[in-house]
Amino acid sequence: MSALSPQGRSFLKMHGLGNDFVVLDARSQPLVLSAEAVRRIGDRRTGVGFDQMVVVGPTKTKLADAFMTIWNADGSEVSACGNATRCVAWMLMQESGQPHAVIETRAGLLDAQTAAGGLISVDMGPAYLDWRDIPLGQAVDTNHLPLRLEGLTDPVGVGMGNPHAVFFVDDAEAVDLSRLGPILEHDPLFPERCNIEVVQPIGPDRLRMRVWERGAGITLACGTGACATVVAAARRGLIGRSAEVVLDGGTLSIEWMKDNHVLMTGPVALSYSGTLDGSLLP
Ligand SMILES: N[C@H](CCC[C@H](N)C(=O)O)C(=O)O
Repeated sequence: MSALSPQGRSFLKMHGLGNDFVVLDARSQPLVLSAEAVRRIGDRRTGVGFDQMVVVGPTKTKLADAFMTIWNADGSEVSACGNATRCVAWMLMQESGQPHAVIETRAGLLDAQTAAGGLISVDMGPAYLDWRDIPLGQAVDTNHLPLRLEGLTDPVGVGMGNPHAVFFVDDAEAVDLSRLGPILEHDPLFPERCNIEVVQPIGPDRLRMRVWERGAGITLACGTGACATVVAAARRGLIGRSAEVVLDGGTLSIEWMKDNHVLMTGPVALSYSGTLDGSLLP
C-alpha cells in the first residue's frame, strides 16, 4: 500500500544550465493550479523546489504539439521561459521520436528542433524592442530609477514575451544584484515588474550575463534573458546579431535573425522523476 495519497501526481525535475523546473503533464489529466499551490510545490525545503513550474497541457491549435503554462516560484504566471521551452521540447521529442516540436504558449507558437551535440534550438519568436513594448508606468523617465546611485546607465528594454531591462556594465561580477535586483524588479516603471540583466561584453560576440528574474530572483540561467541581451547588445552596436551568452550555469548561443525572431540554442537535463504527494496539490 503506497504511503502516497492516491491523487499523487508524477513530475519531471529538469533544468537548462541550472535554471530548474518541475514539469507536470496535464494533457490527459487536467490540473488547475493556484498561486498558493505553485508556491507550496516550489518550496525548496517542504516542496520540490524550482525557479519555474511548467504544466504541459493539450494544445488549443492543430499547429502545436502541446500548450505550456509557466509560473514563477512566487506563484506569478508568466508567458515565456526559454530554458523550460527547451526542456518541454526535449520531452515531446522523446515521446514522438521526431527531431522537432511546436509548443504553444501565451506568447505564441515556438518551434523547437534538435541541434548538434544533443542541444535543442528554439525560435523564441520576435523581440519587442524598446520601452514602448514593455508594460511601463506613466513616465518613461529612467532618471527616477535608482540607477544614478549605483553607477548604472540606462538599460535597454526588450520584450521576449516577458519584459527585460538589460543594463550594460564594465564588470558584471561587481554588481550587487541580490540588492539591486528586487529594487529594479519592483520599480514603478515596470507595472508588471521586470526581469533584470546585467551584461558585460567579454570578447567578440561574447557576453557575460547575470540575471535577477522577476518572481524567482537570481537564477543560474535565463533563456529569454539571454535572447533579450543579444538583441540589446546588437542595438547598442556592441556585437553583430549573434553571440555566446555566458551565464552562471553555462553558455547559450543566441542569434537575432533578420526576421526579428530570436533563435536560442542550449542544453537540457533531466535530474529525476518523482511523484508529488496529494497534500501538495490543490
Ligand atoms: N528562466 C526563464 C525566464 C523566466 C522569466 C520569468 N522570470 C518572468 O517573470 O518573465 C527563461 O529561461 O527564459
